[in-house]
Amino acid sequence: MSNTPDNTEMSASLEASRKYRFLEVNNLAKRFPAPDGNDLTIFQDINFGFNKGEFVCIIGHSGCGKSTILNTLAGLEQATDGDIVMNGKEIKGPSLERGVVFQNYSLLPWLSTLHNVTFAVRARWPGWSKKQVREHSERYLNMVGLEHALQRKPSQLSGGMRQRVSIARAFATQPEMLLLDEPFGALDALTRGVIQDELIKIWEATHQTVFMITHDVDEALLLADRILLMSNGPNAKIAESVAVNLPRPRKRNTIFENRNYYRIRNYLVDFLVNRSEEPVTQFQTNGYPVEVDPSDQAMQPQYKAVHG
Ligand SMILES: Nc1ncnc2c1ncn2[C@@H]1O[C@H](COP(=O)(O)OP(=O)(O)OP(=O)(O)O)[C@@H](O)[C@H]1O
Repeated sequence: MSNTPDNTEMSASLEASRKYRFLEVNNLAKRFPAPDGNDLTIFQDINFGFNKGEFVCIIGHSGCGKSTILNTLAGLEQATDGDIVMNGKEIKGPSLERGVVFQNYSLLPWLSTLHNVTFAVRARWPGWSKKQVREHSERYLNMVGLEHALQRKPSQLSGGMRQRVSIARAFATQPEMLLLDEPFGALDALTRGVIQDELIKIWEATHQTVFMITHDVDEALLLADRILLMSNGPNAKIAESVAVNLPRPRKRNTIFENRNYYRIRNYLVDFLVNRSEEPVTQFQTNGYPVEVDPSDQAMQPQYKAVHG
């Protein structure tokens, strides 16, 4: 009998080497035509995954391709190479199983706060009664503190309130995965803090799987279980997957008291300032980015050995 594994054995061993079961991004690449007629590779060899219920943030410099990855996860863009598999099915287009919140709110301007949410809830569960749809929608709007503004149109809401409606709508439809593209990017720091707290509250109540783009290291530390670090483009890659081992519930005004907070924060800032331009070479044998835990003391010498 030959020692060479057959296809079934090979795919079984590949399957076993993969860690994530809910969603897997495999060898994703995106190229756009460049003005000189050649193709420009925005990112390539992108491999990562999510476990169900994880909150994952992605950080990287402007233009490395974060939104393009998020849009591909949403099914709004096609990758040039690679595939994304969620619950064993390849993502080929948009679906109600994946909800998206963009920076610019995307509300329907002619509908009230309540109807912007009921509209989506009705589409998700067409068999529900009017009363069911309304009660469900109001529950989520209450979670983001909008019970007093149900009848107002988007033009009568502040930027922060509009973003709360978008967040309530996205969570209310209970998609398998929520994709948040810098949802607080346009908000002032105070409003941003309040809505971050509301996002934590709504996530702790629902434990939905969330993938979020942010440029704000402190925001990522407050929200994420894991942070993906993306190297600079073109030819960007996911360089590392950083564990955020800070206990929950996390509060903005006390999180920094944890002794690991600054360890992880410094590690992230060091990546963005000093290391994001370095070529990414350290992939694990299964193709996933190296997983690091900056709060682990034992990791520090190893980190020094690698990065000097
Ligand atoms: N349709 C397109 N045609 C050509 N180039 C594009 C297109 N869409 C995006 N790009 C380029 O792809 C790169 C990645 O864009 P993307 O918006 O995904 O980056 P990003 O990391 O989300 O940036 P930011 O943090 O500034 O939002 C950019 O250089 C952008 O100019």
